[in-house]
Amino acid sequence: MKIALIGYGKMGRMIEQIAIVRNHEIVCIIDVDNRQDFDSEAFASADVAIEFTSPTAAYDNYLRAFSHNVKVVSGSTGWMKEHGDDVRRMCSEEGKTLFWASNFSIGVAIFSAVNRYLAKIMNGFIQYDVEMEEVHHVHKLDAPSGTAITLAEEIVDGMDRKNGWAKGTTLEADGTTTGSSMHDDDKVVINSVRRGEVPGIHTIKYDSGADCITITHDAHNRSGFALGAVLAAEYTAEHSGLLTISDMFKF
Ligand SMILES: NC(=O)C1=CN([C@@H]2O[C@H](COP(=O)(O)OP(=O)(O)OC[C@H]3O[C@@H](n4cnc5c(N)ncnc54)[C@H](OP(=O)(O)O)[C@@H]3O)[C@@H](O)[C@H]2O)C=CC1
Ligand SMILES: O=C(O)C1=N[C@H](C(=O)O)C[C@H](O)C1
Repeated sequence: MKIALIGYGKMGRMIEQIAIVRNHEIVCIIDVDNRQDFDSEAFASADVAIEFTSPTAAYDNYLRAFSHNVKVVSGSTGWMKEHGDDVRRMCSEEGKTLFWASNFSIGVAIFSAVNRYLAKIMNGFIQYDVEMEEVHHVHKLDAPSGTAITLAEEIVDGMDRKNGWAKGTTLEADGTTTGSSMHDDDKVVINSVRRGEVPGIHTIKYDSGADCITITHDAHNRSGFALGAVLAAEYTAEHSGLLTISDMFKF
């Protein structure tokens, strides 16, 4: 398969290595300083573009790829609130294809299944309250993480006493804390920590007066995200519309 890369940072470079091992051809690499290559023949020849850039760049990159009829797989986070409705419309009504996931790793797909199951159990046990913590490297631009938001939305779907999520505190690398820990009881609070080069840790904690139950996903490195993105590109070459991880991994 012919793959174009949009964004050639930590993820773009790792995806390139895995794609080559899986016998794909990288036909075009677009980064900040060669965006004119969106209009190249090489880009238009791609079966799928894999996009990992930033919260502010992602949406425009989708538009550029769609204008050349190139399908997109994207893991960029932090753009959904502003552009989610537009992207859903383009995929459902205008024939565009985007595979988006806040987290491409099989480990997080499994963790998400456990999360959904646990939330349904906890719906019957009102003595437990739930909160979440995500820990990421200091370069991360968005908080809370996209994965934490997805996991919180799953909890809201499963628990009648929660109707949304709220951004809690962020502990920065320099030790300062921003945000507030005071939120309505009907919100799933997500606290963030920015520390060193942590690839990504997500912890969900159910606490009662008697005890505490926690589940954690701890990424050792970015290889799981990158492999998942290449598998998603293989899936996307054969499918259309707005796609996500639950379309690809069914359990
Ligand atoms: N869904 C998932 O599984 C995962 C999602 N992510 C998300 O993916 C995104 C990227 O992560 P990561 O690779 O670690 O970040 P990096 O900062 O390492 O890489 C991003 C790259 O995109 C480039 N870039 C920025 N703006 C543009 C633009 N307008 N056009 C083309 N290239 C651009 C950057 O260039 P420059 O450095 O010059 O600005 C940089 O090379 C983040 O939003 C992150 O949250 C990350 C890991 C897993
Ligand atoms: O920025 C990152 O690094 C990551 N971003 C994604 C997110 O926001 O959830 C996925 C992963 O946690 C790494």
